Amino acid sequence: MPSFDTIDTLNDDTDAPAEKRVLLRVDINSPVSDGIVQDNRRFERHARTIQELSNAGYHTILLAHQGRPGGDAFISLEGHTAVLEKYLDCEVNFIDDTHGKRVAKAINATESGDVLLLENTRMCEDELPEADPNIKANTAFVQSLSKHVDAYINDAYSSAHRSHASLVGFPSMLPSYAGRVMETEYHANTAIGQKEFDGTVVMTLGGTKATDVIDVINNLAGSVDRFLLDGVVGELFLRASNVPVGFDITSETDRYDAQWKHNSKVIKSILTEHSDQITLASDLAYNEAGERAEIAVDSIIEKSVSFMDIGTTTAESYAEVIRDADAVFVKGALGVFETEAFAKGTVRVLEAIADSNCFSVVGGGDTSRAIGMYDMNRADFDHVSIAGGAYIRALTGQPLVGVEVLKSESI
Ligand SMILES: Nc1ncnc2c1ncn2[C@@H]1O[C@H](COP(=O)(O)OP(=O)(O)OP(=O)(O)O)[C@@H](O)[C@H]1O
Ligand SMILES: O=C(O)[C@H](O)COP(=O)(O)O
Repeated sequence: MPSFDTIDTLNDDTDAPAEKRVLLRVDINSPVSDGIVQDNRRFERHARTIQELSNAGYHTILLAHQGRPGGDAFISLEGHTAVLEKYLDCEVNFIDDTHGKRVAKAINATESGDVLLLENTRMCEDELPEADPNIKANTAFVQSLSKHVDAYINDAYSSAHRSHASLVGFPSMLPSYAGRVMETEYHANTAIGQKEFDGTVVMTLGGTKATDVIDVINNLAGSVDRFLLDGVVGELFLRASNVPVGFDITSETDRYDAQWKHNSKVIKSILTEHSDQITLASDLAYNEAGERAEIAVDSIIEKSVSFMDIGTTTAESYAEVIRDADAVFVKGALGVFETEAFAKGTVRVLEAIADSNCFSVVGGGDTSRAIGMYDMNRADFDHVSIAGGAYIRALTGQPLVGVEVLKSESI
């Protein structure tokens, strides 16, 4: 399988970094509150790549997007400079445009070690919509920026599923490399299909998106020994086993029913085909007058409450499976962990992973947050992904166009 060149190759290829300008695509797309960007792990992770390049003497020109046009999070990147600087030993300069004469002048004025952030790429009309990499390479944005830099580095693994100009246009124009975040995320998130594990490989699957989980099971049933399920999705699997759960009785927009309608047949066939690999909850937790209450699945005889977490017995049995595993992959939360009373299942499973010597990858934008929220130590996991959509695509075996163009230009 062809791979991509990395910053190590860039360093080998480069005689005088202090004279070289590199275009670095990062993904610092983050939550925005009252128009202000909020710090999150993406800043800290990409800052390490930026610092490495700056320390080596490169002039680093940063490209990134924020939000989607029309959305509240679609803001300028000017405020992102201060957040990045929290993690860097150098200043981050900013210019409020993506290409053109002013940008060229600003890039040409940079000195060795400087970092310059360009405006939100999605404010440039050439960035969107998705199109073939060759079409994106021919845009004014890519053509003009390419003239003022010596190399392109893509560090934005978490956006690599998007065929946007800043992600796929440059590799055919410039020597191109994968950044450190791209490298780490790619190898960890594809490890499940590529690494050899001696013992049991376990995957916990939860969250709210049934189609994601179905695609993951279909893609990875040959590599994963045990799938431990819950969350909204796990309840739909219980419903397919004729347990009266997997309904949202408190809400008018029933997300369970819509997903059930589309997926019930395939869930039933997956349960039949992979019954020896799939484990469902044996007890569940719910809200009773503001308190956590639990019930054994066997005792649920009618649709009466909305379930919010796995019960204690399930949490302990999942923890035991994890204790004996050689590798554990996490996708989606096992309960509504944002509410402390219903965090037990998600936290117990993460703690069991942290306590064991297994190889572990925790992914999913939402689920990864539980580690910080409940004071667990990221260092106890081999990899905590900062990717959402790209992570699920990797688990479902779909290629990421931003990675593919890096690979093909490296051959
Ligand atoms: N029983 C449940 N009822 C309702 N919500 C649940 C339940 N169990 C888990 N969740 C919710 O699932 C969410 C995480 O699921 P999601 O499908 O978004 O997965 P993710 O992989 O972490 O994130 P993303 O796909 O957005 O990167 C959590 O916010 C949690 O509150
Ligand atoms: O947060 C993400 O998943 C990436 O930044 C991609 O953003 P998008 O879903 O708006 O393309």
